[in-house]
Formats: sequence, structure tokens, C-alpha cells
Amino acid sequence: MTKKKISIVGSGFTGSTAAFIAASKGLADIVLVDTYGSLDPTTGKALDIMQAMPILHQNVDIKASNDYADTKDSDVVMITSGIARKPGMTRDDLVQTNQGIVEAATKEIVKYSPNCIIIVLTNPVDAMTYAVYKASGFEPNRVIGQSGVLDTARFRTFVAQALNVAVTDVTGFVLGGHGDTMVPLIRYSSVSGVPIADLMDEATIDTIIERTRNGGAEIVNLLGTGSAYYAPAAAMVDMAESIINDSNRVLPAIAYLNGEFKQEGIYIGVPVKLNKDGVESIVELQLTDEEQQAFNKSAEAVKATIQSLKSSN
Ligand SMILES: NC(=O)C1=CN([C@@H]2O[C@H](COP(=O)(O)OP(=O)(O)OC[C@H]3O[C@@H](n4cnc5c(N)ncnc54)[C@H](O)[C@@H]3O)[C@@H](O)[C@H]2O)C=CC1
Ligand SMILES: O=C([O-])CC(=O)C(=O)O
Repeated sequence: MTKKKISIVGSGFTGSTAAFIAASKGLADIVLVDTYGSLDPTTGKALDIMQAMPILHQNVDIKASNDYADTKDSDVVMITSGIARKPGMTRDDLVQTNQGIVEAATKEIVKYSPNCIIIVLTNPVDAMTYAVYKASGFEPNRVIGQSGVLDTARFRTFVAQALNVAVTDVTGFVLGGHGDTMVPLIRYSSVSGVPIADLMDEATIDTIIERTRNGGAEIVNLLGTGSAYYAPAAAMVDMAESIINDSNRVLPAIAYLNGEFKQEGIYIGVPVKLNKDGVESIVELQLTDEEQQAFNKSAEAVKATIQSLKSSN
């Protein structure tokens, strides 16, 4: 079988960490691209990751580059380039700067890998995924954003800590935009099948929901500079793995809605089935009135950010 190829655009914290995690799983050969500033730090990171491979028993190549030609024929391309927020900022404050960066990257990506699947991480990620979709000319199933795997992982972590149970036994589903309006679906959250509403009181659940919604800001404030990267990178790799291995995993991801969940023409977090074609299908859940209202509110917030995009779209 020919080796798969993942290109990662942006060799900052999230990009280089994703390269390390994907390489440590032996998922694919990796090209780490950064066209901003000197190539040296990217080369240093790629070399460092390569030198971990003998220890981790993996046989993959990691190449640093500032030339998109090296991304040619990628199966998956992750977009992580752009600025991150600082304490006191919202993700939406990044929209103007990051739109230009992701659109420029997209033009180059599609030129060299017309058949790839693109995973977008750059914030504000729902609107950036929309901008990449428009700039790519791809069918919407081949442009996907990352938020739900991360938001759900945060939610699962807090539930596991509160109940002192193995985090691997906690399931959940966080839908909606990657912001304060995200929608953790408590009815679909369980510990080995036992609904969490049977295991903890409402006040504890509310505290966990609030902490999940502020999960990114909590880390931004603690770091002082930059934002989270270990869990975001792991989340992107989880998605890439399902695409590369054609696994049909059902994961929450930012997908284009065409009437599903009563929304149309936007990118927002919903459960999807991910395989070699990208989003094979959207898994529609029967939401309660209250859940649908919360989802609609989140969709309105995402729409407002999409509408603020510069008119190249
Ligand atoms: N969707 C999600 O769940 C998450 C999204 N993010 C977002 O991902 C993005 C990247 O975060 P980090 O990797 O931590 O940031 P970083 O600052 O460590 O890396 C960003 C990379 O983008 C490149 N870059 C910066 N300005 C550029 C420009 N004008 N043109 C081309 N490249 C440029 C830099 O060279 C740098 O390597 C941010 O927008 C951040 O908010 C971060 C974590 C989670
Ligand atoms: O909070 C941020 O700016 C980065 C991010 O999206 C996250 O960690 O969820």
C-alpha cells in the first residue's frame, strides 16, 4: 500500500504538535509548511520529530518546507496558520487577519492537491472553515473544521474528574459553534451507557457545561501567550485518522449544513461520519425544543461572523 501523505500548514504550536502526534501513530508521511518568516524553526521542528521516530518505532518521513509544491498530492491538509488570541480577546477578534491568511493558503493547497480533504483549525474556526470552503471551490464534504472533538474531550475530562471515573468510559457530544454558545448535549452523555444525569446533580452538570464553553479561554488566560495546542492537535489527528484509514467514525465536526438541524448555508459543529471522502454524511439527531433553540442561537452567532467576512466571498 502506498504511504499516505498529510500536509500541515502552519508550523506553530498546533501544527507542529499535530505533526508529532500523527507521526507517533505512523499515520502518514508529513510535510510541515510555513511560509511566514524564516524556514529554520520549521526545519528544526521537523528534524526533532524525525529523531523521535526510531524511539517510537515509526517509519514516517517529516519534511519542512516553505514551498507549497512540496504538499503535492496530499491526502489530508490541515490549516493551522494564523494568529491566536490573547487574554481578553474573543476568537471572533481574529477574523479579519485570519481570513486573508487561510484564503491565501487554500489557493495554494488546492493547486497542488486537488483531491485532498482539508481540515481547518484556524480561529474563528466555523467562519474560517466557511472561508476555506469558498476559496477552495471544493464540494463541502471535503472541507471540515475542527471544534467538536476538542470541546467534547474537554467536557469528557471534566465529567471524569467530577465522578472519578476513567475518562475513556465517558462519552459526550458537543455541537454548535466553537464559542460561548456551543451546545453540550447532556442526553447523549454517559459513563459506559449510564446517562450522566443519573450520576450527578444539575448544578454540577451546569458547572461542567460552563467550564467546557470557556475551556479555550481558561487555557489562554493560564498560558498568558498563545492558546491550547496539545488537545487541539490531538483532535485534528483523530479526524485525520478516520479519513486516512476510511474508518467511518462518528465524530462531532464543523460541516456544511444544507437543511440538516434546520440550518442552511453555514458551517457549524454537528455529528458527522468521517471517511476517505471526508464528511460521508451528517448524523441527524432528534433535538428537543430546548436543544434546537440553543443550537439555533449558536447558529446565529456563527452566521454573524460569516457575514463579517470580507467580500471576496
Ligand atoms: N479550532 C480550534 O479548536 C482551535 C483553533 N486554534 C487556532 O489555531 C490557530 C493557530 O494556533 P497556534 O498554532 O497555537 O498558533 P501559532 O502562533 O503557534 O502558529 C501559527 C502559525 O501561523 C503562521 N502565521 C502567522 N501569521 C501568518 C501570516 N500572516 N501568513 C502566514 N502564516 C502565518 C506562523 O508562522 C505560525 O507558525 C489560531 O488561529 C488559533 O486560534 C487553536 C486551538 C484550537
Ligand atoms: O481558545 C482559543 O483561542 C483556542 C481554541 O479555540 C481552543 O482552545 O478552544
